[in-house]
Amino acid sequence: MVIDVQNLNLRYGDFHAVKDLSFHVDHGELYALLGTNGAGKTSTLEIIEGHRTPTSGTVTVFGHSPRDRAAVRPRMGIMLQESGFTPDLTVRESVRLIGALTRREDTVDRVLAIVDLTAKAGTLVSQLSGGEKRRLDFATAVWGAPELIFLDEPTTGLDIQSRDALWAAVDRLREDGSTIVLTTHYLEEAQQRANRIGLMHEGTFHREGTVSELTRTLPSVIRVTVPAGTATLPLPATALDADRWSIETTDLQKDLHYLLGWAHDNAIALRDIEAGQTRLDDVFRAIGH
Ligand SMILES: Nc1ncnc2c1ncn2[C@@H]1O[C@H](COP(=O)(O)OP(=O)(O)OP(=O)(O)O)[C@@H](O)[C@H]1O
Repeated sequence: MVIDVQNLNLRYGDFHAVKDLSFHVDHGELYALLGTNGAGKTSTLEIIEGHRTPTSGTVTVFGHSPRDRAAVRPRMGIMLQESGFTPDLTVRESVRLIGALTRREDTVDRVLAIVDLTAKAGTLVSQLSGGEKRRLDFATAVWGAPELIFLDEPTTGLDIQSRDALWAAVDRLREDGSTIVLTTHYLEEAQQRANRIGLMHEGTFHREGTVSELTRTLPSVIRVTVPAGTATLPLPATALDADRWSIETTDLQKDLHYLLGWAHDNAIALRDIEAGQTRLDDVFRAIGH
């Protein structure tokens, strides 16, 4: 086990931001901490990273307290939402500085190549684009291939090519054995890559488990657009707009077959048919209902 969190509580004055939270992250896992705004994700991560002291509860990282920086810090790489690099250093100088701080072995050229900033090595940080800055932030997670990597909304502001490149680099780190803790508001990224997800809401887990554990308790959904003037559908449906309907089903294959048969028999041309398992976005939408 790499991270173990037991009955974690954090209060900011009267406000109870993290409520009795328990979870663990195993070696080699990609664990995604997801949630609504203000759910307590950043607060939880700050405690695990050793930046904040909990009100109560225990947290261990590699079996040590996160406050034991000498034992823990050299083994972790943290990509924050805002790294705050000095604007008047060059990219090369910034990466060298990252390296000196981590105390891990690596070379500036290797890291620049992975984060795709070789061509910008001599550019001042203040002159980088938003996406380039984000890739420079990523260098902190790459330098020396740390055993434990925190990625806090890593792809925000990245174009699709940079996003793919970042995930390819993360995949290589995982092949080399790194454990990853991810936060993101891009649910598809989590759905595709996470081994397990902790879905936070108001300081505690709304749900926790694998993607299929999170989604299988909710019904599947069929969405169709019908020709204007179609009187009724043969299954209970909710109107999405004038001619578009959503049908929830616990037996997708049977109900889809029934719906298509009905359309055929009545010569009704259904359009934009979508049918599938519940996605993570639907689990999110169900929060609080
Ligand atoms: N220093 C602080 N003092 C008081 N309240 C705080 C402090 N930091 C965070 N909070 C509150 O604690 C709650 C949890 O904040 P946190 O940043 O951990 O949420 P989050 O899940 O990371 O949210 P988001 O997805 O919006 O980034 C929020 O309601 C926030 O307003």
